[in-house]
Order: sequence, then C-alpha cells, then structure tokens
Amino acid sequence: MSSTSPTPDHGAQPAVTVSEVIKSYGGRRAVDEVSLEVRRGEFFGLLGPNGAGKSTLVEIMEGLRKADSGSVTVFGESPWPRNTALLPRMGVQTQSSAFFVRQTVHEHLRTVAALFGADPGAVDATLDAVGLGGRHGIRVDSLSGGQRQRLAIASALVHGPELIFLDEPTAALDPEGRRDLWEVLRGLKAQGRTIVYTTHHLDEAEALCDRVGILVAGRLVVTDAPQNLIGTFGATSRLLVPLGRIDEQKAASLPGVDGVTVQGGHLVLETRATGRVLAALDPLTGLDGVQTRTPSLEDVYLDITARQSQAPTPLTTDNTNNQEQQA
Ligand SMILES: Nc1ncnc2c1ncn2[C@@H]1O[C@H](COP(=O)(O)OP(=O)(O)OP(=O)(O)O)[C@@H](O)[C@H]1O
Repeated sequence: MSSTSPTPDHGAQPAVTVSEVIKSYGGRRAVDEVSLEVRRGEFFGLLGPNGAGKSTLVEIMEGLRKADSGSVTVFGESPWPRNTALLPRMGVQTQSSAFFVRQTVHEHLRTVAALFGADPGAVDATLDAVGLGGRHGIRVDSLSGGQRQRLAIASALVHGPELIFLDEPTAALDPEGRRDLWEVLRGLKAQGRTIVYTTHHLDEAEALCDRVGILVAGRLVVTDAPQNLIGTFGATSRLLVPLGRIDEQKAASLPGVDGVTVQGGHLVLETRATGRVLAALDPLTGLDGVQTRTPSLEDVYLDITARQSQAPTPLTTDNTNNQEQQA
C-alpha cells in the first residue's frame, strides 16, 4: 500500500453524498430514493438482506452504474460518467473483480499498481498486508476463492486511495483471514482513509463501523452508529438460567421479565432490566451458571429487517448526524 495518507480536512465536504437515488431493473426498484452521506475518515457499513440493493448502490457511488435519477458526488464530483480524476483517489473491490488470470499474483498486482501510477514498492507491502506474502509466484488462476478475494482487496488498496469501496470483502475468507483483514481495515481507518463496505457479518460491522445503514428492499430504513441502534431500538437482554432451577411460570412473573422461552438446556428470560431480574433471581436460584447475553447489532438488524419486510415504516434517523467524526 502507498504510505501516502490523506490530508486531514475534517469539516470539509463529505467523501460521498448520495441524494434521492433511484435505480430500477425491469420496473422493479433495486434502489429506492436513497439519500446518505459518508464523512471523510468514516468507516461506513451497508447492511441488508440478499437482493436489498447494497451492491447496486455501492456501484452507483463508484461510478460503475448509472442511477435512473438522483445524484451522487464523490469528493464533490460526480463519479458518472467515468470520472478519471477520481480514479486515483478511489479503491474498488467488487463481487466480480477482474483479474489478469495468466499472471502470477505479484505480476498482477504490479500491473494494477502501474495502471494507477502507484509506487511499485507498495506491491510487496500490500500482498503482505492481505496475507498473500507467500504467494507471489502463484498464477492467479490457481488461487483458491479466498486467496482471489485477498488479491481483489489488494488491488483496491495498492495505490493508497483515500476512499475505499469493498463489497463483501470477507465473504470468502476463513475466520483467521477475516480477523487479519479487520486489522488491515482498522489500520487504513487510522490513517484517515474513508471506507464504505457491505457485509452480511453483523459482528464484523459492529466491531468495525462508525455508522451503518440498513437497506431493505432498496430503501435505506435507518442509518446510525451500531451502539446507537442497539440503544435506540432497545433490543432486550437475555438471561440464560439452567433448566430445573426455576419453573417457567415463576420466571415469567418476576419483575422486569418480558418473556420466557426454553432453548437447549436453558430457560431464556428476555428483559430490559437485567440488574432487577438478576436481583430477583439471586435468592431463588443463585446466580451460578446464569449467563447474560447483551443485545448485539445482529439482534437489532434481525428485528428491523423482519419488521420492515412485514410493514415498511420510516424509522428514527441518524443520532450521529451532528457529531464530529474522528479519524
Ligand atoms: N444487472 C442487473 N439486472 C437486473 N437486475 C439486477 C441487476 N443487478 C441487480 N439486480 C437486481 O437488483 C436487486 C438488488 O441487487 P443487489 O445485487 O444490488 O443486492 P445486494 O443487496 O447487493 O444483494 P446480495 O447481498 O445478495 O449481494 C436484486 O433484486 C437483483 O436481482
């Protein structure tokens, strides 16, 4: 990767602005009047079920697809039609990234680096960063799916872009590869780069993203910081009590318990008042072996997407709109 870091210019225009974008295929809206801003230095995650419109929206931001209506700017300029001035400032990994399949890994990345006029010295460092350091001489068409994905990510990073678009970058990676890439992405953010990415891994989005946007059937239903979403949408905590300690009816009658189910070897108590329920349980069952599960972004996501699929309604908007973003 190039060692050049973006000049910090917080308070400047957003990295990406999307305004009322619509894109339809055959009369069906894949992206339905979406507006959002990605701030400079922000790590922004787009979440949503299969077919929700994430890739379409990201590719419109990248200038790879044309919106039917609405507007997009990247660093204040339109990415469509193909804006060559923006290319050195953007790194793009798509779900169908192209490769020079007859080249070796090192040749491929050297070629990509040369196309962008990047420092050839960045090739080795980038391959190391994505875990392909030991694969320099392997032909691209002999790589595994996960290794190809790493090479696609390297191809998006080698020229040290300010703004990085990654479409499901960890989809084909093994757990170790996923964690390694998290560190690479955190490093890029620490350098002040802006990252827009899509993922189905909610734990990952919660760990990495400053803000996430959830798309359902082409509509952006909510945008906020993961912790704000968890707080705002008030997913309940769960207390797991080993079976046999307390009967279901008695548990359901405890103050603060919203619901009780049996799952595996546990009675699962749903609550928004964990301390109160633990205090009530202690004299009845003791707390040994009682486990507490706090709500996660995944809980909130599943709740929001299920409710939106049944009855689409506007949700509370971004709590972080007026907060300064930290690089
Ligand atoms: N080139 C195309 N022609 C026709 N329909 C398309 C095209 N690209 C996408 N679509 C449709 O648009 C909708 C949104 O697709 P998109 O790939 O953007 O969703 P996604 O959220 O990225 O899905 P996934 O999580 O499965 O990657 C889907 O119904 C898809 O079938």
